[in-house]
Amino acid sequence: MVTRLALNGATGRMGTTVRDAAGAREALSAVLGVAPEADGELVVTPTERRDALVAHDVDVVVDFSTAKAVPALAQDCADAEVALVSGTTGLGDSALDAIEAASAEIPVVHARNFSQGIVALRRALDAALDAVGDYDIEVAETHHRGKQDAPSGTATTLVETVTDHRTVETVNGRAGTHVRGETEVGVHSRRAGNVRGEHEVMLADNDEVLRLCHRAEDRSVFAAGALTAADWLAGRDPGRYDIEDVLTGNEDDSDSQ
Ligand SMILES: NC(=O)C1=CN([C@@H]2O[C@H](COP(=O)(O)OP(=O)(O)OC[C@H]3O[C@@H](n4cnc5c(N)ncnc54)[C@H](OP(=O)(O)O)[C@@H]3O)[C@@H](O)[C@H]2O)C=CC1
Ligand SMILES: O=C(O)C1=N[C@H](C(=O)O)C[C@H](O)C1
Repeated sequence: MVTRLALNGATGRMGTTVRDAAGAREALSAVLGVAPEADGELVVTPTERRDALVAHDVDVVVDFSTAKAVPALAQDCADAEVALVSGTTGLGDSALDAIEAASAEIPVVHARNFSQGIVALRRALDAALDAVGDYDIEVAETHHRGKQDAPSGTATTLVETVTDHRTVETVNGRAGTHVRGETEVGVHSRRAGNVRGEHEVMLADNDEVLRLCHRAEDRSVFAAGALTAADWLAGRDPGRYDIEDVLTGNEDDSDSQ
C-alpha cells in the first residue's frame, strides 16, 4: 500500500528535497504541499490545510517549516487524524506542548536530526561519556547562512545526551573575562555559505582531546530519515515516538497510548 504524504514547508530547502526523495520511493507518494504562498493546485495555505488533509486522504504529514508554524500544524493533524513527522527545530514551549497534546490523538515523530550519522554520533557520545571521567565538553555546529535558529536543534540534543550523564550548565558562546566552570558545556554556532550541517563534540582533559564529528554533505540524508519515519509511522497507534524507535523498530521505549 502506498503511504500518502503532505509536505508542510513544501517550498523550502528541506520541503523540496523531501519531495524529490519521495518521488524516488515506490511506497510513498507526495500528494499535497502546504506553504504560506499557495502556488498551484497541489500546494495549499496553512488555513486550508486541515480540510485538504482530509480531502486528499493523507496518511502522514512531513514537516520542515518554522517553529511558529508547529502549534497550528499539530492541531490540524490531530483534527484530521493524520500522523505527523516533524523535523522543525528551535521549538519553544507552545510548539512542544502542541506536539505532546497531538500525540494523544495521532502518532508523532519529532526529531531534530533525521540523519543516520547523527544517531550513530549520539550513541558514540553516550559510550564515550561512560568511558571518560569529568572531561571538559564543548559542542560546535556550523550551518548555511539561511539557518534561522541557533544553536542548532542537533547541538541541543547532543547537550541533552551529556545531561543524561551529568549535571551541566550550558554556555552559548563565550565572551568577556570568565574562567571555565567545571560543569559548563560551551555551545558554539557558525553560519556561513551553504554548509548543510556540521556538528562536533570535543571531550578534553589535560594532555588529550577526543573529537566526535559529523558532516552532512547533502540534505538528502535528512530527507531519507524523515521518509523512513513516515513509512514506519503510518497506521501506528497514537503516541510520541523518536528516531531510535524508527531505526531499531523498538516500540518499548515509546510513550505510545
Ligand atoms: N530534523 C532534521 O533532520 C532537519 C531539520 N531542519 C529544520 O527544518 C526547518 C526548515 O529548514 P529549511 O527547509 O532549511 O528552511 P526553509 O526556510 O528553506 O523552509 C521553511 C519553509 O516553511 C515555510 N513556512 C513558513 N511558515 C509556514 C507555515 N505556517 N506553514 C507551512 N509552511 C510554512 C516557508 O515558507 P516562506 O519561505 O514562504 O515563509 C519555507 O518554505 C528548520 O527548523 C531546520 O532547522 C532542517 C534540516 C534537517
Ligand atoms: O537548518 C538546517 O539546515 C539543519 N537543521 C537541523 C538542526 O537544527 O540541527 C539539522 C541539520 O543540522 C540541518
